[in-house]
Parts: sequence; structure tokens; C-alpha cells
Amino acid sequence: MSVFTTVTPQQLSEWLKAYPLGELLDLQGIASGITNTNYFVTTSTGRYVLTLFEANTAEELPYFLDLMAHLAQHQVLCPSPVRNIAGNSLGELNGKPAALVSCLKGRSLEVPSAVHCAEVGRVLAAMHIAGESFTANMENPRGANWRLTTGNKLIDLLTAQDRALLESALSAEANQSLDGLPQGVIHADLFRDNVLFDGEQMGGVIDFYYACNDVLLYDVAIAVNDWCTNEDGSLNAELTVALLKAYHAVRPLTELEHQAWPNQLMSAALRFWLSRLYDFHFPNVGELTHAKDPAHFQKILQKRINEQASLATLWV
Ligand SMILES: Nc1ncnc2c1ncn2[C@@H]1O[C@H](COP(=O)(O)OP(=O)(O)OP(=O)(O)O)[C@@H](O)[C@H]1O
Ligand SMILES: N[C@@H](CCO)C(=O)O
Repeated sequence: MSVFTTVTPQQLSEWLKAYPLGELLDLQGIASGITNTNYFVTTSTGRYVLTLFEANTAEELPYFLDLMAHLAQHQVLCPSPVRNIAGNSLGELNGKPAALVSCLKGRSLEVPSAVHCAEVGRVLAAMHIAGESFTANMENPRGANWRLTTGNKLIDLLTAQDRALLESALSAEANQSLDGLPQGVIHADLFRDNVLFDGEQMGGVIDFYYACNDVLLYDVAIAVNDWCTNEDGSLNAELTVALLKAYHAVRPLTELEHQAWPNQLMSAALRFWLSRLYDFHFPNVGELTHAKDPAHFQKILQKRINEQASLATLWV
């Protein structure tokens, strides 16, 4: 269930007096999502999504809301935050930071086709290009330093096999050079549950709350590891090439990026294995987010390490 903080129609009608959105017609809690409270809101001017932020503080949120506004202004398919009459897109409702954004069409997919993967590649490249003119900066909270310190916190809790896997991933990270790889604003969590599709038509990308500055190819690797992976953790060649080709058509990938591709796939798998392991071993009492299965990313990481040589052949 994803209404952690209840909002009544009366409370929302009162709150909406600060917004140029007309009269409240309907309010429906959204069942999916695991971190925040989300509602579909219909007013006399349209349909919106209301989010009450359960994890982020009011100080952290302007970067993400400003980024979404910037990307939407640059025709990237993503929610556009609604400003209130005073010009603010971040407010407070029932004690939580709260924002209204435009409602996108569609729903998330579990089993994408090559057409869907190509759409994801295209929108990701468009996002990376539009991000070039976004001036605010955010260090990656799950970047290489975090991966190293988190790996060190976890290592003694792992089985011998997992410890060996972690050691080889961390040592591959320490030996890779990121020099010359294009950097910029990345989404950093472009999984299937963060993209909405209406048939083959993309509604847009949601959930920008891990966005930050980092290597652009790393963002592509995060998406490929989720969108283009077979049951056994190996890469699906057709889906991978579809995503990469569509991306390349919008932002051409370089030879240096080709060389870095196997390692970036490995780093992206390591990041999510570690965050899932961390949530499993150190559950945050009182936090609403539910731990996801670390074994899924253990399998993907193992494949990315075992198949380094063949990964380079899946390219544009
Ligand atoms: N702008 C939007 N337009 C349409 N639907 C949206 C929008 N934002 C969110 N949703 C719907 O709400 C659901 C929950 O949103 P989301 O996945 O962002 O939840 P969360 O709890 O905030 O984050 P997460 O579950 O990733 O931790 C989505 O699956 C989608 O169906
Ligand atoms: N997409 C992440 C959770 C949100 O960051 C995962 O699947 O582990």
C-alpha cells in the first residue's frame, strides 16, 4: 500500500487554494510505489499526481523538482511540477513536503519488447542532452566512494563466495579509468517501474529522486541491466542492441565509451547489489521502503564479471 499519510478531499481542497488549478473533482490513492505517498488528483483544469515525500527532506527536493521542470521544458517526457500562485513547486501538506506534478499516460511494464527498449534508449539520450543546460549540481550519493565504503561495511557479513565476488568487483572498479567519459546529469534509477508506457507509446519517465551528476554511460548501464537482462542474469542481445542503437542515434557513443562498457555494466550491477544488501543487513526501523531481493543483482553482477569479454560485442 502506498498511502502512508492520508489526505482527505477537504484537506486537499483547502491546500489547493494556493494553486491555480480550479476545483478539486476527484482524489484517489495510488496503490503502487514503496517510498512515498502518491495520489491521483483531478481538478477542473486537469489530472495531476500529488506526492507526499516520506523519505526526502524539504532541503533535498528543489534539485529534483527543478530538474524535472527543466527536462519537461526541453521536451523530455517526464512529469512537470506545478507551481503554486506564489511560484513554489514544493509545499507542505499534513506535515510532509508535498508537490503536484502533471499526470503522465500509461503504466509500467514487466516484460518489455525491443520497441520499448529503443524508446527507453531514445528518452535517456534526450535526457542526457537536455541535462547539459541544467546548472545545479548533485554528487552521486551512490557513487564510487559510496560503493567502496558500503562494500567494506558489508564484507564480513557475506558468504565466502559473495565476499570473493565483492572483492573482484571493487578491485575492477579501483582499476578502471573514467577519464574522457562524458559526464552530466543522470537519472540513476531508470528501471522498468520508473517508465510508463501506453502500448508502445512512452508516457514518460518518473521518479527522479536519485538523479545526480555522474558518467552518462553508467546511466545507460543501469537501464540495460534492468530492461535488457534475461532470467539467468545474462544480457539479452536483441534488447541491449535495440536500446543502445536508439540511444546512439540521439547522443552518439564514443570509442572510449565502448571500451568502458563492460566495466560500467559491472559498476551499475554492483551499485544495486550493494544497496539491496545494505537494506537487507541494516534495515532502517521505521522506514517505509521494503527491502528488494539482493540475490537478483548478485546473479547479474556475477554474469557481468564472468562475461566481460563478450559484453563488449553487444554494442552499436
Ligand atoms: N507523474 C505521474 N504520472 C502518472 N502516474 C504516476 C506519476 N508519478 C507516479 N505515478 C504512479 O504512481 C506509482 C507510484 O509512483 P513511484 O514509483 O514514484 O512511487 P514511490 O513510492 O514515490 O517510489 P518508489 O516506489 O520507486 O520508491 C507509479 O507506479 C505510477 O503508477
Ligand atoms: N531500483 C532500485 C530501488 C530504488 O532505488 C532497486 O531495484 O533496487
